[in-house]
Amino acid sequence: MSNHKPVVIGVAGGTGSGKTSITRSISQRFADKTILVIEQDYYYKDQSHLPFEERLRTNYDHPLAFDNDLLIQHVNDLLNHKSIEKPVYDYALHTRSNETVEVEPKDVIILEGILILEDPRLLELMDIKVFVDTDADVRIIRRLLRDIKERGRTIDSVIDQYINVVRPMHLQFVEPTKRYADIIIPEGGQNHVAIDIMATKIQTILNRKAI
Ligand SMILES: Nc1ncnc2c1ncn2[C@@H]1O[C@H](COP(=O)(O)OP(=O)(O)O)[C@@H](O)[C@H]1O
Ligand SMILES: Nc1ccn([C@@H]2O[C@H](COP(=O)(O)O)[C@@H](O)[C@H]2O)c(=O)n1
Repeated sequence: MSNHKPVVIGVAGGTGSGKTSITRSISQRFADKTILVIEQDYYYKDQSHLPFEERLRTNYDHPLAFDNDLLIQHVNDLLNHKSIEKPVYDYALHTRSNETVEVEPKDVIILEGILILEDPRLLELMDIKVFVDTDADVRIIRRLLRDIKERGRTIDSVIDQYINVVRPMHLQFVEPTKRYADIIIPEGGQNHVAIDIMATKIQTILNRKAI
């Protein structure tokens, strides 16, 4: 990577809005060593000391569920060209794994998560803030399919969690962060125009830094 300070981009949006898909599409436009993606989900507070039944009762859509202190420490380390030990998260067990992954700094750091624009300390570190804005009906359908296929959930558990926790928390904490976004992207994953615009903007910043 170059000697310049990395560019930090925040990508927020409700569950199932397409944050991961859009971030992946942007990253794929660049060489492997250019973009580092940090998922806020991997920074859920460690719950390995709690019994599984108790972990099921955690509110994973509240700002206090995240260990943002650690996330901020890691972003600052990366900005200072230091490697980090990124946590690994297990959605089926509802806690961090014992393992971590050593991650080296790259020129562009994308921070992605439902509440990534909620903490003013994180906003301060970002050069570009994005909110992926997808209708709630589309988001719940996507989440239902994904959580059953990839996160070890049942139809009943996803619906119950959505109605009782995810939806109210989205309205209270996620949706209001849209006001901090520089760019609002409708529909996420397949919005090729928005992906092109983001990739062009990132390339422009990288070119400027290379001079
Ligand atoms: N435009 C799209 N059309 C159809 N499915 C999509 C689209 N965007 C995302 N998905 C799917 O919806 C689910 C949630 O998308 P994801 O990118 O993981 O959203 P988020 O990270 O915001 O929760 C994933 O299974 C993904 O493959
Ligand atoms: N143990 C967990 C941890 C998180 N969640 C849910 O994940 C959602 C955020 O991830 P997205 O990829 O959908 O943005 C969030 O809404 C949490 O409810 C979970 O169910 N279990």
